[in-house]
Amino acid sequence: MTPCWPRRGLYAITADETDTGRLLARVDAVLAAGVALLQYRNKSVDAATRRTQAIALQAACARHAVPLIINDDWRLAAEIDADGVHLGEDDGALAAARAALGETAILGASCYDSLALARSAVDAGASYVAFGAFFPSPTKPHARHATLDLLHDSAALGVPRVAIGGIRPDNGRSLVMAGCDLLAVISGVFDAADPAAAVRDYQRCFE
Ligand SMILES: Cc1ncc(COP(=O)(O)OP(=O)(O)O)c(N)n1
Ligand SMILES: Cc1ncsc1CCOP(=O)(O)O
Ligand SMILES: [Mg+2]
Repeated sequence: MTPCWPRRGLYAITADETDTGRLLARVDAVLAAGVALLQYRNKSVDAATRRTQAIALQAACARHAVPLIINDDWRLAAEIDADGVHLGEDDGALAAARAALGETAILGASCYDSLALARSAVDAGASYVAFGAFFPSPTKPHARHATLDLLHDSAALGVPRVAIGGIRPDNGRSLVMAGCDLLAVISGVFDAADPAAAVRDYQRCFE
């Protein structure tokens, strides 16, 4: 059963990590500090390790009642009965994911810098849409760039809007003020010396 998810707050996304013990320890600290959603994203390991790590994170998320979203792979999400999946333009159709995961699953869609993509994603059943990158991203330096105007212009979409890309505690508030509901962050949380303290810093963007 998908836990009810807060439509506002920090959306933590895991950094590439081969050491499952280290990944779990850091995720546990992040979950305890309080995030709205956790996405498992790992481009650096093989499919078997991804499955093992996803299952381990699922147990941790369940303990903290935080929904677990799987990046890229709706088949893995369906296989382990995760709470949802996040799909980009090369990750398959939202409709196929919805059919496999069911009505209550959380389906996220990357919409980059495009309001048209966001409208199509909502029509196809997306639970939230994500725009970005808003700032230069150390994790994805060549990501497409989105501007604050997009947040102003997308207010009537009817689903939560996520901002991603180079978000720091000192620039996140500008995105929230422009209308975004969730701040999605990788390096600012998972590359921090103290990920729980970093989560608390981001939470101030919503005050
Ligand atoms: C919340 C959120 N927003 C955007 C993305 C990026 O998805 P995608 O464009 O498929 O790129 P990769 O993450 O697969 O490199 C995301 N994962 N999460
Ligand atoms: C996956 C993704 N899509 C656009 S930017 C980005 C990476 C975000 O990571 P960071 O928070 O480290 O900039
Ligand atoms: Mg993807």
